[in-house]
Amino acid sequence: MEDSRLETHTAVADPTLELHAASTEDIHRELLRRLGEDPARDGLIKTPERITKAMTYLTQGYEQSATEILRGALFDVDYDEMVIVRDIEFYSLCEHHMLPFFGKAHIAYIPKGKVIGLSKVARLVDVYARRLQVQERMTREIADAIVEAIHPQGVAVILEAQHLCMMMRGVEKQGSMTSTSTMLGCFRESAQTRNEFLSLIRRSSI
Ligand SMILES: Nc1nc2c(ncn2[C@@H]2O[C@H](COP(=O)(O)OP(=O)(O)OP(=O)(O)O)[C@@H](O)[C@H]2O)c(=O)[nH]1
Ligand SMILES: [Zn+2]
Repeated sequence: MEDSRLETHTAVADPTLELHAASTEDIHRELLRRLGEDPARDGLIKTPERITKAMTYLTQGYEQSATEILRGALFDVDYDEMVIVRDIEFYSLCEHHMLPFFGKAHIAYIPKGKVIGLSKVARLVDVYARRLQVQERMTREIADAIVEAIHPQGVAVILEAQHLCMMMRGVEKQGSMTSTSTMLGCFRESAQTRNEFLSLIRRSSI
């Protein structure tokens, strides 16, 4: 059945001018109206403000710089074995539907003189998760940021996620899990290094 609630109601000569004049809360209030709700009813009065706050939080990555976050915690350490931080949970929004996709990131690198503060590896995931994303790009961006920061011998990033746009709408598949990976340097060149990483992240616990 066709649902026309969110179709454009009035033709505006220059919609961007009109939107600039409105506050973000006004836009959310109008959205509620077009969905068929009464934005003035008790439970919804503060909702436009809440949506603004929630969306600002969920997209805070646009205000953050991976370079700056990593710069604060790079250490010269004589260690050239694999460093793995696995099971880093993340929540992102798909850029097609602005619905959440969420899951875990597993990150490894082999240093070449410098290591990264461990918490910063997790923060790096959030810098890119807290934006409108596709999983493949987010995977690549995390790997590239590590290369840029410490020029290691190699970097591997695997993201495993469930997409609500495939679960609660659209194709409605509840069990599917999407895995994406970026392998750079020695992880790309050496099957043995790659396999070591894969077997270490598959171990269920320490
Ligand atoms: N590759 C990739 N695709 C994604 C990601 N997130 C969402 N998508 C897909 O983006 C596609 C958008 O396809 P469209 O046909 O334009 O959108 P749609 O009509 O809403 O598609 P359905 O979800 O099949 O109903 C869908 O296949 C989504 O599953 C992602 O992170 N990576
Ligand atoms: Zn989507």
